[in-house]
Amino acid sequence: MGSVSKRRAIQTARARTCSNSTSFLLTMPGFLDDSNFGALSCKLITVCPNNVHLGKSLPTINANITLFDETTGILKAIISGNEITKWRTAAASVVATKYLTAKKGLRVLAILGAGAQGEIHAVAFQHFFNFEEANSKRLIRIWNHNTLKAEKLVSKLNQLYCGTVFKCFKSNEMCVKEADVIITATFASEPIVQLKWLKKGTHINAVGAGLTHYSELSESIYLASDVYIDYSEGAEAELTGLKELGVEFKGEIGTLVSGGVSPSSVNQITVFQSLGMAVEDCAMARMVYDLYKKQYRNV
Ligand SMILES: NC(=O)C1=CN([C@@H]2O[C@H](COP(=O)(O)OP(=O)(O)OC[C@H]3O[C@@H](n4cnc5c(N)ncnc54)[C@H](OP(=O)(O)O)[C@@H]3O)[C@@H](O)[C@H]2O)C=CC1
Ligand SMILES: O=C(O)C1=NCCCC1
Repeated sequence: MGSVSKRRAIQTARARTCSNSTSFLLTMPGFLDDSNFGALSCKLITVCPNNVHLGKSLPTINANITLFDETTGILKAIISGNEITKWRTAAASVVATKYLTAKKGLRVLAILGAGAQGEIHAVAFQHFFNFEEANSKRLIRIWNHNTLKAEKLVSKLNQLYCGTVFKCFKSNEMCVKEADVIITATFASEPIVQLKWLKKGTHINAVGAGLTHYSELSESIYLASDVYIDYSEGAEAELTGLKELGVEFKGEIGTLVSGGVSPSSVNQITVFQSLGMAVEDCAMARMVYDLYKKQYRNV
């Protein structure tokens, strides 16, 4: 994120190719200029929300990353990108939350969405933060529009992470009530969070992005919030609806991290509108490639 804001990373606005009314392919080229973490890569990722209805347990998001030699341009590897996409997206939300809640006490975390991103965010946030509701152990709330899916995820997480209690909520409104941090990670095309449900100073990581784009939060939330983004070029290209609404972006998270933008006041509602960055995939692909070489080829 810091490299992006210091312009040591190149990622042109990604291309979006629709294959039908709900599905699309994103082409995400990126170059990160760093001898330890840098790489030249292109992630190809399909987003097919209807896969859930095919009954074959197919992921809705499927990614592969092509990694190239920066000097010769020769293809070095094609790396499966599903796990990378999950982890790097949750990592970006962790960083945004760390910097946007630095002066706030965090008690209540609400996650809306119990799919791949909902799950990885729960895992990452229980690891990095200490959400603790009054008179309770560490607690993370989870809601999904299909409650059964949230119940299954909650039961799985409660078995895996005994230091935290995961609790299923049937109502999205009750789930976000009094929340200090909210994560939205769904394909909702209509808002699932309303401004009047939020308390002062709430921070929201808005992760979901369907074809009708960035629609999980009500317009009034965007208008009332300080909205941060991951990269300006992507935001200009993809968040046209928010721009037309009159939303001014406060800045990139990378700029906030390096002190180039002053943080919002504690009572201000903040939104990190996560688009996803090609260079995050680039850095992860390089790391995976280096580990593979070390472990299996001893180089
Ligand atoms: N910002 C970024 O970098 C990234 C963003 N994403 C976005 O994050 C979102 C989640 O992705 P992922 O977890 O991989 O996908 P999954 O298919 O694994 O999960 C999607 C979740 O959204 C729920 N959902 C589907 N339709 C609706 C609806 N109309 N209203 C409310 N909830 C709904 C699903 O519930 P059910 O299955 O019960 O219908 C499920 O819990 C997507 O929008 C995706 O595009 C993904 C990767 C990176
Ligand atoms: O950056 C990504 O990866 C994605 N962004 C939005 C849609 C799904 C994948």
